[in-house]
Amino acid sequence: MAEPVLLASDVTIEYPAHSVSSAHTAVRGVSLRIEPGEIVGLVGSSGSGKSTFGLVASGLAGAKSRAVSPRVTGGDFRVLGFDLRKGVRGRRFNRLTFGVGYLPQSTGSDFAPNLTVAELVAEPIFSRDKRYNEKAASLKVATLLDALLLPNGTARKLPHELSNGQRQRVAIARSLILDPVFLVADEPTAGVDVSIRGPIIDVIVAMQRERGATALIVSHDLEVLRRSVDRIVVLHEGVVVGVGTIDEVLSDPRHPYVASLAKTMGSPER
Ligand SMILES: Nc1ncnc2c1ncn2[C@@H]1O[C@H](COP(=O)(O)OP(=O)(O)OP(=O)(O)O)[C@@H](O)[C@H]1O
Repeated sequence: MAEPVLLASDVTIEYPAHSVSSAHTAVRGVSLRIEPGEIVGLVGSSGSGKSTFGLVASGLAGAKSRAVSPRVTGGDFRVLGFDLRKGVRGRRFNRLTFGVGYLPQSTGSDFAPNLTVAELVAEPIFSRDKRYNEKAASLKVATLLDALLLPNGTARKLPHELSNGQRQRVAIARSLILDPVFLVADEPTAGVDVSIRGPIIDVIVAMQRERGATALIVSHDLEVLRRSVDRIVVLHEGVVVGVGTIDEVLSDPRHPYVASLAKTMGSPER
């Protein structure tokens, strides 16, 4: 059997104490196995630990630019075979982050204001390989922007010339440009018009599936995940309260939070 892309066994994740805040445990006793090629949705209410889990799963939690990084303090957490509890540094860190694409929440608002969309999307390619063929990069960028339903001419625009939803789609393109083996997308359709949320998730999923790649899609909105994920994991106050296909989870609402989800979603599709 192939090695899982993500293997979490009884994982606890903590934010260390900082300035006036005491230490905070955001995720407790989470066990999860994601196989190659699986598309998994991570669902839960605000503050349930979804973003924390996603950030740690991306391997970027310890990256220097973050003031307060969540840390794996219990259990065993491996992504692409790398031991995240022990920490991944140097060349191994580069290998891990080459394999994992990470789309943080509301990332479109942090773009460098003076770079065009084409430059922003291609940046991850050139920051790894300065001599990468420019034509090939432009073609890749154009294909992605088109797939994400962005209008012609978007590539030449600056971020401030786009709507929030368009910027978010540019961020999605950027997270996919290196063909990640494992994509962690945190609320990828935040700010995107309701009418195209489903299609945008479909594009992300189709791109990963085409390559037999894997994804963990964080969303508080089960409806947008409904048609495209293989399984969901439901978090509530840092604990897993449901796991399985959407129908399996909703038809067995033992936990009150899952019961409330089932209510808002209506009866499972058969
Ligand atoms: N930098 C931080 N320092 C301390 N605690 C934090 C920090 N960031 C998040 N938390 C806490 O960790 C818990 C989980 O937060 P997290 O952002 O992972 O939840 P979430 O499910 O993604 O919520 P949302 O849907 O609102 O983004 C919350 O109680 C939150 O207050």
